[in-house]
Amino acid sequence: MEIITILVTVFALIWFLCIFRKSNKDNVPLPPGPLGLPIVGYLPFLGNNLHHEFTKLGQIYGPIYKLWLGSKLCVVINSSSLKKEVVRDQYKIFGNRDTPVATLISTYGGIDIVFSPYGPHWKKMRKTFVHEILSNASLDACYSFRREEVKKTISQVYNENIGMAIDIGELAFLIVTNAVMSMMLGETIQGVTHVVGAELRKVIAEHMLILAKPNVTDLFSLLAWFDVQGMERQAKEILQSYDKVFNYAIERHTSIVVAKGVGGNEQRKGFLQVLLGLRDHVDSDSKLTITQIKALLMDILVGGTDIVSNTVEWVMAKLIQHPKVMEKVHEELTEVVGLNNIVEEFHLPKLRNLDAVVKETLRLHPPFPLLVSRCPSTSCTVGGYTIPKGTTVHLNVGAMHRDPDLWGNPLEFRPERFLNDPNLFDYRGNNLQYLPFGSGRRICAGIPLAEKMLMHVVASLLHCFKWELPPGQVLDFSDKFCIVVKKKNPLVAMPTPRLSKLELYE
Ligand code: HEM
Repeated sequence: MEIITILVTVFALIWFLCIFRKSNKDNVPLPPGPLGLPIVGYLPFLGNNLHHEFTKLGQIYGPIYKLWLGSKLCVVINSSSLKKEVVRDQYKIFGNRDTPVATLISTYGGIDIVFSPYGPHWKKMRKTFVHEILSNASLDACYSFRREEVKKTISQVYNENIGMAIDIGELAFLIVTNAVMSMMLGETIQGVTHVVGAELRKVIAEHMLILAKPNVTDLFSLLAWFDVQGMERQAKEILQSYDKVFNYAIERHTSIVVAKGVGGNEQRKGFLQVLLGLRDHVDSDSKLTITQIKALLMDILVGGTDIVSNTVEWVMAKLIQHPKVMEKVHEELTEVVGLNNIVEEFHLPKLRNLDAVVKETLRLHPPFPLLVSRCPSTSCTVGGYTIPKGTTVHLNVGAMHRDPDLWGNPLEFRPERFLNDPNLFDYRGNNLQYLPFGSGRRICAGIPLAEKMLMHVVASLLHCFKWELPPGQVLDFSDKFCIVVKKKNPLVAMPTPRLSKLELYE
C-alpha cells in the first residue's frame, strides 16, 4: 500500500513539474483551465458529449482554456477573434490535424484530405478533389444521377409509405448514399437497398465513433504500443468494409469500360472514372495511386452521406417543430417550383426562405461543433498564451453559434436572421461568427456538393409531401457527439402527398 502511495506521489510531482516547466517556457503561460487529477488529468470528469462539456468549461475559464487528458494537452478556443488567429493569421502552423492512431488506420494511413498534414500531399489531394471532382462542370455533368435518386426515393415513399411513420434520417441517408454511389460509379445503380444501405450506415456510424472516442493509446504515451481498448482492431475492420465497397466499385467500373470500350459513356462520367484516369496520368504531380484514389472516395462517401443526411434530419425536425415556418417554405416552393412540377437544382437559388432555414439549422446544430481538431506544427502564441507544438486544438464553433454577444435570442430558431442580407452569412467561412463548414485553408472541401444535395433533398421532401409527427410522438432535440453531432433519437414523421399530378410521383 505504502509503495503505491509513494509511486502516485512521485508521478503526481513529475506531472505537476511537467506542467509548470511547459507553462513557464519563454515566460508565456499556458491558458487557464481545470487542473484535473495527476496522471489522468481531466479525463475522468469528461462525459461523452464533448461539445456540451467544452461549452460549459468555457463559461468558467473564458475564451481560451486548456485541459489535460492523460499526457495530452488540449486547448479549446471559443472566441471568434482567437479563431481568426488560428485559421487565418497562423494558418500554416495550425494547418495540421491531430490524428489519433485508430483514425490513421481507418483512413489508409491518414492520406485522405481530412487527415493529411498540411503540405504537398494534402495540396495535391485537395486540388484534385476540388478541380477534378467537385468543379461546377463535373457536378453539372452528374446532376442526372442526383436527380434520379431523389425521384426514385420520392416515388418509393409515395408508393409504400403514405400515412406511415418513416425514419427521416434513414430515408435521407438512402437518397444521398444512392446519389453518391451513382456519381461515383457513373451509372444509375440498381439501388443501394435498405439492407446494403443499413449495412453501410452501420459502418459509417462505427467509423464516426472510432473518430470521436478517446483512446488511451493516444492519451498516455507509455501505452502507445498497446491496443488496450481494441480500437485499432476495430479500425482495421472498418477499413476492410470500406475497401470491399471501393473494390466492388473499381471492378464494376473496369468491367463497364471493357464492355463499352475505353471512356465508357463520356456523357455521364462518374467520379471514379475521373480518378482512375489520374492513375495513369503522365504528370507525376497529378498522378494518383490506387490507395490515394480510395482515400478520396472515402472522403466523398463519408462527407456526402452521413453528414448530409444527418443535417436533413435536423432541418426536418426544426420545420416540424415550427409549422408556421414550414408553411412559409411550402408557399415558396409552390410559387417557385409549382405543384405541377418537381424540384430541379436550378430552382434552388430562388428558395431563399428554405436557404435561411438550412442556415439557421446549421447555426443551432452544426454537424461539427468543434470542427476537426487542429495541431500546431510548432509552439506558438494565441491570445497571449502559449500553445505548445503537438497540442490538440478544438475550435468551439457550436458555442460561438449560440453566443448571446453575437446573436440575438441565440437559442431560438429564427431563420429570418439570415434573410436580410444572405451574403453576410454564407458557407465560405469569411464571417467568423458563423462557421458550420469551418474556415481558412482547411475549410470543408465538399461545400459545393453538400449545398446542392442538402437543399435538393430537403426541398424535394417538402415540396412533394406534408410531414407531421405520428400520433403520440413528441419532438426531441437531444443530441450525441460522435465527431458529427447527431440526433440522439431518430426523427420519425408521416408524409401526405402535396403535388397536383400523380404522375410526378412515378
Ligand atoms: C452538411 C454538410 C457538411 C458539413 C456541415 C461539413 C463540414 C465540415 C467541416 C466543419 C470540416 C472541417 C473544417 C475545418 O477544420 O475548418 C469539413 C472538412 C471536410 N469536408 Fe465537409 N462538411 C459537409 C459535407 C461534406 C461533403 C458532402 C464532402 C465531400 C463530398 C465533404 C468533404 C470534406 C473534406 C474532404 C474535408 C477536409 C478538408 C481539409 O482538411 O482540407 N464535406 N467539413
